[in-house]
Amino acid sequence: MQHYPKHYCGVFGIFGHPNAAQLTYYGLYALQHRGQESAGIVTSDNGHFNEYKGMGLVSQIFKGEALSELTGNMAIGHTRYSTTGSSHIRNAQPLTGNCRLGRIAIAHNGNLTNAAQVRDELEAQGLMFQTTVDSEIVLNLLAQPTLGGHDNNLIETVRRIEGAYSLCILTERELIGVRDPHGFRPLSIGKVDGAYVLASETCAFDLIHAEFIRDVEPGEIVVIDKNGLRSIKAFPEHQRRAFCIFEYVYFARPDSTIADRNVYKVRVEMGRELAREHPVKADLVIPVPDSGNCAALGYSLESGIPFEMAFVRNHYVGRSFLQPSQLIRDFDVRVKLNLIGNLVKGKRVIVVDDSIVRGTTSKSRVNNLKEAGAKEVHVMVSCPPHMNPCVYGIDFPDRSKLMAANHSLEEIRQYLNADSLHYLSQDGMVKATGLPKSNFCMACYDGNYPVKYDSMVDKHIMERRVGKPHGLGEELKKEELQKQLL
Ligand SMILES: O=P(O)(O)OC[C@H]1O[C@H](OP(=O)(O)OP(=O)(O)O)[C@H](O)[C@@H]1O
Ligand SMILES: NC(=O)CC[C@H](N)C(=O)O
Ligand code: SF4
Repeated sequence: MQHYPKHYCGVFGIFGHPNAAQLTYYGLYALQHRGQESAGIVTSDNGHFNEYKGMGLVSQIFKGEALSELTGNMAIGHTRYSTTGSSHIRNAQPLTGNCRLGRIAIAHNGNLTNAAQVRDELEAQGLMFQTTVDSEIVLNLLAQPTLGGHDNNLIETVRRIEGAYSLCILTERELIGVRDPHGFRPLSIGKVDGAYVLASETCAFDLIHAEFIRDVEPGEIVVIDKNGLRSIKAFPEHQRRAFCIFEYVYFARPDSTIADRNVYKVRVEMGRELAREHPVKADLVIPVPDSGNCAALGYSLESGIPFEMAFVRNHYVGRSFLQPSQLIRDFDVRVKLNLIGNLVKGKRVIVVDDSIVRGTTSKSRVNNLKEAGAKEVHVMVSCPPHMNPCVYGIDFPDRSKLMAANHSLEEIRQYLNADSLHYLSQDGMVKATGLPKSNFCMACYDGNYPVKYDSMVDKHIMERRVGKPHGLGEELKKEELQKQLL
């Protein structure tokens, strides 16, 4: 009964602002939905680095004096959900190092598919690693001597790594933004008070009153220093675009704009498509908050069936899938939403959620509705069935735990105890974005993986390789403790 997939991280960077740490703090606040395990900020004060990292939420970590000690007008920050390397303070980002270039810090969103292999190669050369995170290989690659100077160093580094990466890198004099050549993860450029800002999502710009300039292009490196911003094309040959379509479905905040498409509008359109593909006679459309809200609105607008917010959310529970423990996720599902029973009593109800992964949430919601006396419950899902795991930064369960990969539509309907069950089609999902299918990664739906990966590699590969599962051991101990508490 584990809840949703684990997810990716949020990255933020700012160059040339007197309140760099404070603005990074607010930026991370806006990106909290991308990772709730740990967070950190590193600033550069005339080449002197200051850093502060902790486990938990941004607001819990940066209390008291923590921010005021982060002096300097350049900063990067990170909110983490672990995908390679356990959830442990030693793996919290940004990661920092000293090398021939001086101090460097990096913040990474994504997952590197060749991390274990590159780490093997670097270790064979005698290099040491401090963490079990895939991202640390980027630090070590940047430190490698290369011919051809600074830009070449960056280019050679990104050409060695494969998979998904949106990076913010801080050196003593620069802020650098990098996006992998497929563009799996978002990364945007903004400006506030003349200072450049980088962020995973544009919602972070709104909070700090930064103006959106443009997205970092797939395969682009932007170097920001006292002379302004310059762009390096690290991959001259055109690579297949593979933006994660699941960002539009679930992950990004609805108030963000990615590739010129507002996420809210795309989700409403997904709901409209769902209504066109699967018209059902009913009295009410209700969302599973929060991720189902926009699609449910779209379904209601398209079908003309009234919309009601019958589930009320407890705001003190975050995104349930972001909890590292299975038991806590399960408990979160129960505590998170409460049904206003008399709204649905005797009614035919359409309940809309953005996705079903293991079915925990949907089953629990259908039960709530039936117990409250709903006459019929029709479950609508605003994306296609999840058939495959993700290796690009979303820790989806392996195939054996994905509901749709192991059961027919009818079996799932019966398991949920729903009167009918409908998913948005792959074409409908793409159509709702208004962008061509060739722009997207849809591997978890269609099995077409844009970058090859080793199916034997998993989140704890680095811990097993070093033989001392420092983080893993503690994660397991924590789960044990939670079991006793519940
Ligand atoms: O089939 P399952 O394994 O239960 O997973 C699917 C559910 O998990 C997510 O909600 P979550 O609570 O993580 O996020 P939200 O607060 O943004 O809705 C998602 O929106 C679905 O409701
Ligand atoms: N979710 C992410 O983007 C994680 C980044 C990196 N792979 C980590 O585990 O820290
Ligand atoms: S596999 Fe799915 S979740 Fe992973 S990057 Fe591709 S679309 Fe996104």
